Amino acid sequence: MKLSKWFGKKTNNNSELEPQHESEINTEHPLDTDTNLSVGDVSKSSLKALVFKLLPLVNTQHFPSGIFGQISVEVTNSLDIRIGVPFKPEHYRSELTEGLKEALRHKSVLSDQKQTDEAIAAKLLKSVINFYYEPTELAPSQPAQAKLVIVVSSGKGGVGKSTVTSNLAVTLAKQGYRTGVLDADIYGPSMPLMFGLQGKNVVTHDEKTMEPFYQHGVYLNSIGFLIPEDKATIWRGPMASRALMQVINETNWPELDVLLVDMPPGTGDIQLTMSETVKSHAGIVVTTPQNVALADAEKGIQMFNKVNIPVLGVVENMSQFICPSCGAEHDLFGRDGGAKCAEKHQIPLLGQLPINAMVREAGDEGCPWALKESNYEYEKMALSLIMQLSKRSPKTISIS
Ligand SMILES: Nc1ncnc2c1ncn2[C@@H]1O[C@H](COP(=O)(O)OP(=O)(O)OP(=O)(O)O)[C@@H](O)[C@H]1O
Repeated sequence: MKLSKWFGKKTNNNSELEPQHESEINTEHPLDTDTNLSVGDVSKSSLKALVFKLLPLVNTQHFPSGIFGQISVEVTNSLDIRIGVPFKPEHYRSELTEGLKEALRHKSVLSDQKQTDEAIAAKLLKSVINFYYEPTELAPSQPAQAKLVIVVSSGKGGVGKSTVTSNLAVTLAKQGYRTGVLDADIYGPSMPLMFGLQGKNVVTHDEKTMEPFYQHGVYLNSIGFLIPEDKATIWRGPMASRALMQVINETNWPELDVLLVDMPPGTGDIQLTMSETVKSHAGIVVTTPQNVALADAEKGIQMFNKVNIPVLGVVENMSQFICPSCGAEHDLFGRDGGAKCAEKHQIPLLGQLPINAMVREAGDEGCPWALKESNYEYEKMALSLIMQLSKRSPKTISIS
C-alpha cells in the first residue's frame, strides 16, 4: 500500500522539522588549576586504582551508591584524571567531583599502607578531574537508528503514560540526548496535542516515507498525524495496524540516542505484538498508586517478561496531591502502590510524580511541563534510564 494514501493536505511549514545540531559536549572542567603538584611516588596506576575504589562509594542526590556500572578511567602524564561516563556529564560535574572527594572519607578506602594511600588521596584532591561522555554501545535497533528504544506502557488508560513520555523526552533532550518519540497509541494518540502540533498532517518529500516533526528539541512522529482526529477511536484492527507499521517502518528518523515509544494502554495481543515489532531494548511501566491500576501494572510487567524485554522500572504517577494553598499532602489514589509493585518484582522505582495542575495545563498547551520547569524527578528518571541501559551494555570496563 502506498503511503500517500494516508497523507492529507501536506503542511509546508517545515520549521518544526528542522534538525538541530547536537549540542557540543564540553568535556573539560578543571577542578583545580594546580596541575604541577606532585606528591611522593604517586603513580598513574595507584591513582587510577583509588578512583575505581571510590566510584562505587559515590553517594549523592543523583547517584546512589553502586550506580556506576561501566566507567573508564585514564590518568594522564601529569597525573590528572579523565573519567568516561555513560551519560552527559554537563550538569553533574561538581556533584560527581564532590561525591568522589566525599567518598575518600569512607573508612574502607584508606587501608593497610596508610601513608602511601594518604599520599595518593592527597594527589587525587589536587588533580584535575575531567568527566566526559562515553556513549554506551548497544546493538543498533530497527526500525529507528536509535541506540536505545524504550517502550512506555501502562496496563490501564489515563494513568499519565503519555504525559510521562513527553516530559521524559524533553528532559532527555534538554540534557543533550538526541531524542525521538514514536506515538503508537492507536486508541488515542495524544503527542500531537502535547507537543503543540495538533491538526498537522504527515510530511513527505517522496510520497513514500515520512519526516518526523522536530518540536521542543524532540523528533516526533505520531499515528495521530495519519489518522483523522475524530476517527482515532474507531480505528481498530487491520487499518490501525497497517498505519502503525508505517509509522514504525517508514519514518525517516535521524540517528537518535533514545527513542521513546508511547504504547496504547493495555496488555493485549496488539501491545504484545507491538513490543516485539519495534524491537525495543527495554520497557517502562507507568501506573497510579491505587490497587486497580496496580493489578494492571503487574500485567504490564508480565507482558514485557513474556517477550523478553527487560523492564527498566516503574513510574508511579499521580502519587499524591499537594494542596497549593496549605501545602498539605493528600493521597488521592492511595500511597506507594508503584513503589510496592517495583519492590515485589525487584525492579527500580524510577520516579514518584505528584498530581500537579500545571502538568496538565502544560500538556494541554502543547508544551510539556518539564520544558519550562527543571524537574528533579524527571531528571533522575532520565539519568536512571541512561545508567540502567549502560549496565546492560556488553562493553567491559576499560582500565587503560
Ligand atoms: N502528574 C500529573 N498531574 C496532573 N495531571 C496529570 C498528571 N499526569 C497526567 N495528568 C493528566 O491526566 C490526563 C491523562 O494523562 P495521559 O493522557 O498522559 O494518560 P495516558 O495514560 O497516556 O492515557 P491513555 O493511555 O488513555 O492515552 C491528562 O489530562 C494529563 O494532563
